[in-house]
Amino acid sequence: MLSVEFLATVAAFPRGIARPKTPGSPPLRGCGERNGWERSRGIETRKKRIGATPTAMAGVLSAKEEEGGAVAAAGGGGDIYDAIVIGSGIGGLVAATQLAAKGARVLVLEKYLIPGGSSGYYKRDGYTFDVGSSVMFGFSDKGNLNLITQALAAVGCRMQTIPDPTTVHFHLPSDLSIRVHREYDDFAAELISRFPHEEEGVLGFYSECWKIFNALNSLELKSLEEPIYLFGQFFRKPLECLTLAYYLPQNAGNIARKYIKDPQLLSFIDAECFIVSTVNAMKTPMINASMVLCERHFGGIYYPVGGVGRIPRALARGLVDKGSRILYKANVTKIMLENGKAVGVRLSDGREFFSKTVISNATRWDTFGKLLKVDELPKEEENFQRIYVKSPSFLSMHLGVKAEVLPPDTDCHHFVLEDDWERLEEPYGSIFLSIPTVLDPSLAPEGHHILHVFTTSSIDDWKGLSPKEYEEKKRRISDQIITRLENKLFPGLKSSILFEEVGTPRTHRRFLARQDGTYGPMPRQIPKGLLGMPFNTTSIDGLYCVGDSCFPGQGVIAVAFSGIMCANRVAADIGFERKSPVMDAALLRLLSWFRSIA
Ligand SMILES: NC(=O)c1ccc[n+]([C@@H]2O[C@H](COP(=O)([O-])OP(=O)(O)OC[C@H]3O[C@@H](n4cnc5c(N)ncnc54)[C@H](O)[C@@H]3O)[C@@H](O)[C@H]2O)c1
Ligand SMILES: CC(C)=CCC/C(C)=C/C=C/C(C)=C/C=C/C(C)=C/C=C/C=C(C)/C=C/C=C(C)/C=C/C=C(\C)CCC=C(C)C
Repeated sequence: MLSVEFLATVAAFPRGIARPKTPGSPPLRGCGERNGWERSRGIETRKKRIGATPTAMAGVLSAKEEEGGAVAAAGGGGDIYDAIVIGSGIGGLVAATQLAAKGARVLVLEKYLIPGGSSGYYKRDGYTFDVGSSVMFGFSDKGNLNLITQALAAVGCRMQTIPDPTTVHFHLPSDLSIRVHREYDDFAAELISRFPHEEEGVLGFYSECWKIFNALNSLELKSLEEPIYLFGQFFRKPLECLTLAYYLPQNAGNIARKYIKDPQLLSFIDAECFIVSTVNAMKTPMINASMVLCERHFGGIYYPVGGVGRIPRALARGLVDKGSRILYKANVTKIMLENGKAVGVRLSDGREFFSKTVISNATRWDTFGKLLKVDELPKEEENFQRIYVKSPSFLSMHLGVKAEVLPPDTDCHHFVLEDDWERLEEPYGSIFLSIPTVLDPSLAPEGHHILHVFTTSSIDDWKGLSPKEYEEKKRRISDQIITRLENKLFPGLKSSILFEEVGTPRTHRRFLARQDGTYGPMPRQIPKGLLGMPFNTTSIDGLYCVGDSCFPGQGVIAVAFSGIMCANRVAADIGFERKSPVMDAALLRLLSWFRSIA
């Protein structure tokens, strides 16, 4: 068994790169993670590269080497595992590590070369880029909702983090500028100063969010599909559970309208929700909105030193340290059934692995559309697809820029929608921007910053193009977005860019193995809150889903919760936790009925 331990800080500061100046949590013991290994995501590059040496390959840990360690830890192939997890996104890794921590033998199969999926990273020319967004919830030491801290701790890991003083700086129509400060009172005061006539409305809406958040934060979080846990929580915290049950079918937009009348302020609430769910407040479940709008102040947002990609790497090493196994370049093409029960998987190279349970971290569309060969889509999945569609993907631009282009005290995260609220949800309408080097300068060569710019975009927009047309379109759209940022935030931005890579929905589809590059489900119409969202069990015996197409939806902390729920249900089913078959049957039927009326 591998038990390599060293300080996370050692790996966080590659050669010749400055240390973060911002004070963060004290250096703590990392998980048996070896020195950073680097692989390109193959996202297309244009423009000049900076003159630095290409990706330093010293200390690179090859997938082969990683695999070798993992195989040794698990004692070789040919075994029947307690669980096979398809995919090593945060959802899959949390499910896997939670099970491994309970003593289960788990095999994680990842198609790509490194763990993390959309929480992965790649390195180019001295820059470390986060593949997905860099706003990290769940890293605090407080309460019950610090799910990333808890997931890491379950396998003996802890990461060094840097607190983010501003979750996001909104730049909105009519020059409305609002900073979401770390302290709730500062944020509320700023919002009220912009809408003094809506003081009561602002306080009323956010107080209702806090009521839900406090109820959530008081519970021990496990599987809502596991009756012994669920009834235990009802017994211990009846008021809090009833509060959550009451809000389960509700959306943030309706509740905001109880308190707020000003259309611009309601549009601001839409923008707050759009960040969480890529839809407006009317379509955003109130529980999810409350979780995000309050946890950012209660626990706070932290950035992991060395980049978001260190989280999955730490979890993957923790998994191996617990005696389980992870294989890379392992593309699952089939979930095998025997008498209607999932018993294992087959890879594209013909290898087969067997297990008591199979957990899919691929999206539900991929799981039931590609990996499972059944004549008819199960009713539950039909119901899911009736209520939800695939959310759009993103056009993302990773830029390396000269540091002087950013004004002093620039915030780390920005959301830009210049003139027209109507464009909030349109493709390329709103711009997300993260500058993680504001918090952790070690991610870029000295004197440079990383800008990660992304905006919603649909795969349909990128279909049927010749390679030349594809390149031209990327260049045209990225130029437009850079011009918008130059006009709104950073004059001179264009000429300060030294490095640029642009990814499209096609890039996301290819490298994340997500159908149409989607970032999860989005309700077709106004949903009944979270009621229609499937949990982890499926109608196939022994097959579970985890990740953003399961309750509670998109977001790293959301998929971490889905992983915790999934592991709890699987552990009960394979005998690592108590279970009551009679209560199980009754609860699962009840939950299925709830979903059917959603
Ligand atoms: N700050 C943020 O909020 C932030 C940042 C990054 C990501 N995210 C969120 O993370 C969520 C996604 O997390 P997730 O855990 O659901 O999934 P994921 O897409 O991140 O990971 C899925 C993994 O499964 C692998 N995979 C898929 N099909 C496979 C197959 N057939 N065989 C082997 N491997 C396969 C993929 O390669 C990928 O690594 C997104 O909704 C996004 O919102 C959020
Ligand atoms: C069962 C029955 C019937 C009843 C019962 C009752 C109860 C008890 C209930 C309970 C419930 C619960 C527990 C729930 C839970 C929930 C949760 C946890 C949730 C969570 C969520 C989360 C989320 C959604 C998150 C998200 C996030 C995100 C998405 C983020 C993102 C971010 C970004 C994108 C950033 C931006 C950027 C810039 C601006 C640059």
